[in-house]
Amino acid sequence: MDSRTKGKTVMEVGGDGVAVITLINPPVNSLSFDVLYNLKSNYEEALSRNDVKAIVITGAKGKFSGGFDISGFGEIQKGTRKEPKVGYISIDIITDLLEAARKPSVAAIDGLALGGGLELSMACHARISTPGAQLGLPELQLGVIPGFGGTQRLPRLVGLTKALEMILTSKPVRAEEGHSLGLIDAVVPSAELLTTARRWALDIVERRKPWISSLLKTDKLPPLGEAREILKFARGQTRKQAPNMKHPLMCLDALETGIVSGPRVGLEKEAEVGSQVISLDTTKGLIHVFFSQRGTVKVPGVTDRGLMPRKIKKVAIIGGGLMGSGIATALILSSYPVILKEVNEKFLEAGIGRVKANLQSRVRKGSMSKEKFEKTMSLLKGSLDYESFRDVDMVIEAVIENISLKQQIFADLEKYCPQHCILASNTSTIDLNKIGERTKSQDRIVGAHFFSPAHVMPLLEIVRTNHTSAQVIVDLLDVGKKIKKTPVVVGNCTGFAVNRMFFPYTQAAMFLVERGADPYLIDSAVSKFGMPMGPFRLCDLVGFGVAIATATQFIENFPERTYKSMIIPLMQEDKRAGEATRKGFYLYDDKRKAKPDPELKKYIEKARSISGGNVDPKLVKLSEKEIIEMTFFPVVNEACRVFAEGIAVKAADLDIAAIMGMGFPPYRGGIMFWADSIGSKYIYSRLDEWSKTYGDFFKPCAFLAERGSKGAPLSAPVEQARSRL
Ligand SMILES: CCCCCCCCCCC[C@H](O)CC(=O)SCCNC(=O)CCNC(=O)[C@H](O)C(C)(C)COP(=O)(O)OP(=O)(O)OC[C@H]1O[C@@H](n2cnc3c(N)ncnc32)[C@H](O)[C@@H]1OP(=O)(O)O
Repeated sequence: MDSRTKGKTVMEVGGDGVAVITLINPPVNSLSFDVLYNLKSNYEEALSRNDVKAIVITGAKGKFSGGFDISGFGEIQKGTRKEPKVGYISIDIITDLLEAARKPSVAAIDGLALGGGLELSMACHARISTPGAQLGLPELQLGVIPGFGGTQRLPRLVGLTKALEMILTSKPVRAEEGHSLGLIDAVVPSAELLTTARRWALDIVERRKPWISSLLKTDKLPPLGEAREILKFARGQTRKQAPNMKHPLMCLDALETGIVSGPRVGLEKEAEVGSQVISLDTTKGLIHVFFSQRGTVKVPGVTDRGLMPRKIKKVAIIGGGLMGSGIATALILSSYPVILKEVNEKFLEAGIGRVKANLQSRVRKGSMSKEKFEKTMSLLKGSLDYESFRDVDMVIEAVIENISLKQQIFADLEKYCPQHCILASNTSTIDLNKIGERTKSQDRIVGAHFFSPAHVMPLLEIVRTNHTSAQVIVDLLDVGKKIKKTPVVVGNCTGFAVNRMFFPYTQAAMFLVERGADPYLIDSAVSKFGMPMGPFRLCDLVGFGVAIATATQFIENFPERTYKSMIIPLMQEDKRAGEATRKGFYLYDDKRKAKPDPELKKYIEKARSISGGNVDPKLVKLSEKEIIEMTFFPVVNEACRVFAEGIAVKAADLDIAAIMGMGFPPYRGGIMFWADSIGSKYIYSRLDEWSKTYGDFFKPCAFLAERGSKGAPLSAPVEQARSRL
């Protein structure tokens, strides 16, 4: 491949008169502009050659195509790539040159056909696939809409309702389902894919198989009135499920236009909407998240050293509580044999019971068979001592947040585990150097911070100290991948990255209510912003015991910027500990539905009298925008500290940590991306003003002050961070 071009196609004409065009753009044969323009040239040549009767399109190395090259959107957004004329690719090339050609085309699909890949195949006159291939239009999750005719051809091939389901959920279907839906014409083994596709193409030429243009099909479309009703319902659902996003509704407009005014007008609408969505802020955020998520496994100085992950054959977990049992579940689900250690029979039984319950819930939901349940459970063994730890490759300690207990455990582990064994702690706040103080194994001590419930939540915070070896990090990154987690590698400090960002968020909320803001309005504003729930509802869910334990660590380590509120301790004294006790900031009914509690005022007033703060009339009447700024700018401030200290190597890692660890809305691109979309100057000036009025909790850190005073982006690399990690 020419080093200046991004991907290509090659065309080979066989003696049978079939031109096979192969998409080549590793690793997923994405459709870059180079690939698309090459494809156009190949088609023009194939159509003009007398020795070509039909065309087969396929992808190199077992993958048809992962869709349009997503980096192309970034180039258009940044203005580094000139946009082609609206509709040039979808109408001029894919529809008028390919689908309307005098020679038929057949798509030979192996592995995957996603987004533009599936759209290209739908413009062909038949599709042959291998078993298990994934077929889908996942564009909405990137903030764009299916271009290349996807909004028009999919409903015509599989029906409107199924097309809406596939497009709105972004979930792919397997080839077998695609076959029963009419999306795929035949499913054949990989070895027969090309021969079948060639024969099929020639059969179309000979009229032994139908010559079908998907765009002209109408048999799967419902009558107009019914179609309008279906689309109206879809719009209602979309408004509810994605209230802050425009592009899903714009996509529905393109679908409806095609059904009401015909596919040609639909294609034009799709192209027009497709070019508009590229510049939406939500689209920029989602595309940033796509690449940032994949970038977390690239750790400078670690993953660029040619180290190969060692094989982890057996893992031990200490502590069968909520976290330990969740981690054990995640591991056995990915076929790791696990030993679960507890201090007595009763706790051990309870821990194993939790793992069992986690798996049984899958069986109940139909996502796991009974046989698979038995097989998975057989990977778990219980233990009350360390004897069985002699051949484990990794231990994950998941006991309560008590430093001396953890220190004792790590000293014991050093005695019983083999020399190569990785010694990981699931602590969420405690400094790992303290945990390993009584060992000589600092190079193999690492943090493996899971989020509850550990078998469900996607983030794994991998914490390294200055002594943790690169090999250990590479090993843990590999385990993370195998158990389907997104890892973020961070440096060692109290709270690491996620909890350090979380803390000012809840603290800001406590500060605001003590000064007169309504907690329920804060929760409502934060939910509208896109968080799964507000800070008070979250405290109830997590439980006040955990909230107080975390706060204690922060007060000890960062006293200068901690707002000490007594609201939670006062409620705790009254045996209100959150959702588990049915009383916290909210009251909970039998179905755990939350409702505001008029008694809450009493605790707030008492806390206010202890802290000595007064009700501030300005804070009583905060707008939603001001609530968001006052709760999230302190988070940005802390994220800046974490970045400047080198705890996170890339700002994008903090974006992913905020999205996956805190529930920050992905379409806002993550905490640092969002901050830069607002501008460092503004954030700095607001925090600076609040710190003068309300104290050091809001004081901008030196990094934010420096960048904010110049209006420089907060996510630009930090030199110092690179050298530290
Ligand atoms: C006037 C207006 C002009 C406009 C002109 C432009 C017109 C545009 C029309 C758009 C037409 C089309 O409808 C739009 C699309 O097709 S958008 C893309 C749709 N496809 C997807 O969303 C798929 C995204 N990818 C994935 O889901 C997965 O990557 C996967 C393909 C299932 C593979 O998963 P896995 O094996 O786990 O591997 P990774 O996710 O780690 O990916 C490996 C590397 O490949 C890169 N990648 C993947 N897909 C793409 C892609 N589509 N484009 C670019 N790069 C892609 C990924 O980043 C990884 O790279 P690194 O190894 O470097 O990290």
